Amino acid sequence: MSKPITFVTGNAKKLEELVAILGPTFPRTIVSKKIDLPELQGEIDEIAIKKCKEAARHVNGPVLVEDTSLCFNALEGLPGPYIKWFLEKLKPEGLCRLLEGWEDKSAQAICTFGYCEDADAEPQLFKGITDGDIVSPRGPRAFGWDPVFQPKGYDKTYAELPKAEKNTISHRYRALAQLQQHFDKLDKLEK
Ligand SMILES: O=P(O)(O)OP(=O)(O)OP(=O)(O)OC[C@H]1O[C@@H](n2cnc3c(O)ncnc32)[C@H](O)[C@@H]1O
Ligand SMILES: [Mg+2]
Repeated sequence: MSKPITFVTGNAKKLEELVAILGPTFPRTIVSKKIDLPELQGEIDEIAIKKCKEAARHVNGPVLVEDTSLCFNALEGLPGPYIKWFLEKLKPEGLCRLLEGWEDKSAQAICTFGYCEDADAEPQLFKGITDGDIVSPRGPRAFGWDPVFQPKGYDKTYAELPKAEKNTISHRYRALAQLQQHFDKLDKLEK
């Protein structure tokens, strides 16, 4: 029997989506631990690796973390991993206004999970990207920048889409599909 995996996050919405997306068939037990890990700087992968190592120092056993970026193509990928602070200060309206002078409103939502077996192991990354456009805020303000992100091919923002639909196209869904594949493979090998 494998040890449970501890998902370390300070964000209850991320946890809620992870549970809904993975469903009951995921081959490992996932428990959660609320820790506000440091908001690190650097490139996306580097942040996820450091965040995972930091989380592993708090947990005895396998650990999972996730870092989310919102990258505006006109701004060479910014705010990227710093979206949390941009959102906090500018609110959804301000995020949309950032692109006022630009014709290109396209953006990528990027979710990077980091997993490591213990504090000595090198973290493995699982990434998911969803392309979309930054629009004037529409829909409920329940989760972060959902009201300004309209996925490509949709006329609704993440916030306007039913939760179950967001969870079949989102950056988080795509990253978790990679994670799921990895653990399904391990599970088969162990049997
Ligand atoms: O403890 P952690 O897991 O780091 O949780 P966090 O809230 O600090 O999250 P991040 O550091 O990854 O920063 C990402 C920001 O983007 C927001 N966010 C993450 N996923 C989102 C999603 O699917 N839709 C909308 N906003 C999202 C989140 O609320 C943060 O403001
Ligand atoms: Mg964070």
